[in-house]
Amino acid sequence: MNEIFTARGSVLIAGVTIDGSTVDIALDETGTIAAIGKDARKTIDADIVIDGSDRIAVPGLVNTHTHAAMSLLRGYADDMILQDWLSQKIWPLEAHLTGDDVYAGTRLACLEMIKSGTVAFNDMYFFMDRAAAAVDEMGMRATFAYGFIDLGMEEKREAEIKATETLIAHIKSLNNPRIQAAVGPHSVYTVSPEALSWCGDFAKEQNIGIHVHLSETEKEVVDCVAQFGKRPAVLLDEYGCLTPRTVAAHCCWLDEAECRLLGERGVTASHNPASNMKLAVNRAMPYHWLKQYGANIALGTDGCSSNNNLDLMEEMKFAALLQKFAWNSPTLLPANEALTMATAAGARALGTGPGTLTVGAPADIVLLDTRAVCNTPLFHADSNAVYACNGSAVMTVLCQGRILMHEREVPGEEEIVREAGDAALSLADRAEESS
Ligand SMILES: O=c1[nH]cnc2c1ncn2[C@@H]1O[C@H](CO)[C@@H](O)[C@H]1O
Ligand SMILES: [Zn+2]
Repeated sequence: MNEIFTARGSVLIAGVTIDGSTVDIALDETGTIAAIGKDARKTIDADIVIDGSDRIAVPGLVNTHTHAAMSLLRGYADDMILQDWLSQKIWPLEAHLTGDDVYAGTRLACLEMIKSGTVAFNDMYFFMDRAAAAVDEMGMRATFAYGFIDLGMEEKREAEIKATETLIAHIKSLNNPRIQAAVGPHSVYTVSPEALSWCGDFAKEQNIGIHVHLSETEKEVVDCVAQFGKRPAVLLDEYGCLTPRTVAAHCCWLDEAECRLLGERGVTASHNPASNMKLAVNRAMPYHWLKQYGANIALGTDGCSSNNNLDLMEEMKFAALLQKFAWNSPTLLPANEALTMATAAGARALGTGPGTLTVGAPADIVLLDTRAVCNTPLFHADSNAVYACNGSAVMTVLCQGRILMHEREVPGEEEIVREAGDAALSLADRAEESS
């Protein structure tokens, strides 16, 4: 293993390109950006020096909606409609999940995210204490929500409340600034109004965020209106689930008034274009309305069984293309806005800092290869990052100043891949035996 992974102290990224100019980035021992500029190297006596020549520095990417351990379900069931896919394939398999599976799957997901430039993610799943252990080891940041699903059953609601309380107490006890908790009501079609109300109250009481699926399909909206006489975003708002720390995933079928509501409440809309296209939800998130009304608009991959990878570099391109195509506007969602969604907007959503390369910001930094084919020629770095490159252009990744990948090497990669592959096969076997 390269000794750069075990070294500790201040870091100098020497002679790296930011916005077309060559600068140094100096990081202090706490993993904060201490100086950026032509002579930043003079401000510290660096313990670790990273050669920044042939590299562009961008802020670390933030994935605002995923189910990390679903990496184990990659390719398990494709090409189905959402309700069938969940009820016939995904949920029966998930019934056999163990904490060890989630640990192995989350490590695989972290590896994949690190290799494509992601430093932080918003996770909703089960056995989240084990997911948190995986993230702690891998050195990333994450916010964990237990996926609360009561299906209107009182007994189940009690169990889900317990599971949520237990997870949040556990995450708080870790006292790890990289690891946060959120309340995770799955959606308006899987969580009863009583439970939504509890989730809103509990998030407020605990002073934490909310992570929810919102208006993914037309059926969700139609059923919600039929059952409750109001649209999903209005229902969530009534139960206190729309806050400045709420991340609402998908938001495909929001109407204009709901977009205004999200803007007024300061909610983050997490756009997941690859998942939406794959599951053919048949409407793209109304980016223009959400932008007009001031919602925070970020980016997510969704889980690996509806994407089927966690490459946020690719997702930026999907977002820019889907928006243009769906709303018939080639000027909608330009490259620089896609990058902002994947960085600053994501960081704001999860509270992980400004998501920019600025003095005082956490040193969450990604170095892209300027010599890669996708960066040749290099007329506009943002354009290449969004439209030409994918995660394979990412060479080095730092999170809070710690080097998670260098020259595409991540410590322990082989073992992580082997263990996750074994866990996935064994999970599928167990599900097969019981069916
Ligand atoms: O696109 C999706 N829409 C709705 N539910 C999903 C999607 N992807 C994954 N899950 C499901 O959400 C729960 C997370 O706690 C899991 O059951 C997962 O399979
Ligand atoms: Zn999801």
